[in-house]
Amino acid sequence: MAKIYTEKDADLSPLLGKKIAVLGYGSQGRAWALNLRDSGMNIIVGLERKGESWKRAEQDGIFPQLTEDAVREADVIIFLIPDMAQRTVYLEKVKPIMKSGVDLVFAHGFNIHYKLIEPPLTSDVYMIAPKGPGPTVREYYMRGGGVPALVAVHQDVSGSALKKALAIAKGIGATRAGVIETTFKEETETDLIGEQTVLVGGISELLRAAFTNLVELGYQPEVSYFEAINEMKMIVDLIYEKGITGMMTAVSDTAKYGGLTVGKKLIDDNVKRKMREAAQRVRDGSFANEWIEEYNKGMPTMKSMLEDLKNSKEEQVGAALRELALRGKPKS
Ligand SMILES: NC(=O)c1ccc[n+]([C@@H]2O[C@H](COP(=O)([O-])OP(=O)(O)OC[C@H]3O[C@@H](n4cnc5c(N)ncnc54)[C@H](O)[C@@H]3O)[C@@H](O)[C@H]2O)c1
Ligand SMILES: CC(C)(O)[C@@H](O)C(=O)O
Ligand SMILES: [Mg+2]
Ligand SMILES: [Mg+2]
Repeated sequence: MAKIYTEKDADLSPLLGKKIAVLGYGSQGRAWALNLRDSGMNIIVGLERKGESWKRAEQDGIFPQLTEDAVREADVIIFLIPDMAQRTVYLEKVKPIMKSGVDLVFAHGFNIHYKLIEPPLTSDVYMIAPKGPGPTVREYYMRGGGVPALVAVHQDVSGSALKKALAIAKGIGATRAGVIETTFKEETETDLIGEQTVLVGGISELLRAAFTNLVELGYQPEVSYFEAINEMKMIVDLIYEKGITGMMTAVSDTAKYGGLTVGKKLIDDNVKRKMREAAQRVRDGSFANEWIEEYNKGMPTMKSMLEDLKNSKEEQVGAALRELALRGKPKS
């Protein structure tokens, strides 16, 4: 049974009074900075330049500093900039400037697991990896809840790395939802496999294929969008609240029978074999190497695929329907 920590297991005190530098003010950076601040922790935000993130932080009442200035003062440094940017920032703006014995903290294990960052042996190195998108980390915290997370310790010089990781987990609201102890290896591999095969990759392409199938059969695109894409939120909300069996109780017997039998035919051994291949490429480092190479070329494949997605029929129909769909959305 996994070790799961909740509110009663965590305490802010190991980090109270410590200067915590949050590097980055994007998806997770904004959520962590605001949640940690609202939990009473002493945070500073470090950014590369006075761009969009800088403005956004100021609008939130946070006065950022340049990365090197934030790093100079920090007892704890949290990397909340894109995975591919972390190595350069670490080598150029963190390592030469940071105090000896500073804690290095991550929200995902990529750079440590694939050895892009090799931290000094004098630092505690630990991770709190939220199992949800950054804006949701902020939204759930504001509502009194939290997004669950994983914690892992890579180096424990002080002997209290886990306690400090749990303090941050509590500060961002994760212990309200449950925090599971893991390793950098397990977090990195499961996170990448999950986002590729289901959360980001699998689900998007399943929805798009279902939409295209309906449109090609001659059904109205708007009807196809509601059926294949828009309703997914309501089905996933039911799964989130009540499990897959609970969701089944909310749909008709006709949907249950058709879904159970046809679903198995669609997600067959061939799909499972391809999921296993994707997992293997994460586990043997081929995906990491491919992504590093793509990033170093300026991300041409990712940019062109995002452009194709943006221009797709389903996205255009969705945008046109969004206003209408939002009108039906509950206010809170
Ligand atoms: N996005 C998520 O919901 C999510 C969930 C779990 C874990 N994580 C992890 O959290 C970390 C941060 O991811 P994110 O998606 O929040 O990042 P992001 O893409 O939202 O980060 C944007 C921030 O990084 C800064 N930035 C962008 N490029 C930079 C560069 N080259 N050098 C320095 N700063 C740069 C931007 O100014 C901005 O403040 C990653 O390790 C990621 O794997 C993200
Ligand atoms: C939000 C996700 C997909 O779970 C995260 O892992 C990410 O990389 O953004
Ligand atoms: Mg991820
Ligand atoms: Mg994830």
